[in-house]
Amino acid sequence: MTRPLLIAFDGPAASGKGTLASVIAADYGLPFLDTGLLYRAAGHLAHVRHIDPVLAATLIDAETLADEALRGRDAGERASQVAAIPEVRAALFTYQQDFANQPAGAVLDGRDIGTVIAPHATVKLFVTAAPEVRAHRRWLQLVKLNPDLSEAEVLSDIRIRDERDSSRSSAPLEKATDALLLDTSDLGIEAAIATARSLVKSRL
Ligand SMILES: Nc1ncnc2c1ncn2[C@@H]1O[C@H](COP(=O)(O)OP(=O)(O)OP(=O)(O)O)[C@@H](O)[C@H]1O
Ligand SMILES: Nc1ccn([C@@H]2O[C@H](COP(=O)(O)O)[C@@H](O)[C@H]2O)c(=O)n1
Repeated sequence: MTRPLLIAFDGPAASGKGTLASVIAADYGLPFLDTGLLYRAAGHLAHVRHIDPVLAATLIDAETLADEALRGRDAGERASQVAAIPEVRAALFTYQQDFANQPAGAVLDGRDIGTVIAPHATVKLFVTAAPEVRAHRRWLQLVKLNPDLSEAEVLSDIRIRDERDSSRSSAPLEKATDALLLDTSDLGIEAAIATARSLVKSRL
């Protein structure tokens, strides 16, 4: 019997992995999970309810995940802080693994999908881009909500988050040895999608 198609996208903030993952999910008719949203929700809930982040991770539901505040700059920073706590990762593990292993197959994007959540994935892509390029993309998104935000501030956030995500002891951001590398620094969205499509095809 053939195994369900499972595709893992990992990479640093604003590299474009979510954009690519959602397109590939639509191409193959697969359910898609943005796992970063879970960490954003845990960090945000812990902050607004003044509760332990581990408890917050157990309280995430559809309503929490729909909160627009999760898209903001503070939510990204808080997510990265709580994501370094092994007990928070453990609290979110089963939900992600169940999503990955559903009979319909799945696409997930995050930091540890190819290494920890779905090391058995059919295809793994590690999507990256230069920090300055990622900062520009993220700034274009965030400046709509906060016109005073400078690109330099976003670049500083990105560098701090990269360092924290890559150096934590539990499930750090790293390329799985069998992941295909996709650097989108010099690729517009359409070119990045075309490259992702051909990389996925090459592994099927
Ligand atoms: N190749 C690209 N060229 C230009 N802009 C891009 C490209 N890929 C994505 N973007 C834009 O950059 C922004 C960030 O992309 P996206 O949300 O896919 O990144 P991400 O890696 O999933 O980020 P995060 O980890 O923070 O969720 C979006 O506004 C998206 O439209
Ligand atoms: N699988 C994952 C996904 C995310 N994180 C942490 O959450 C932060 C926010 O993620 P975004 O993808 O929404 O930017 C990120 O910086 C990571 O710290 C994670 O650890 N594992």
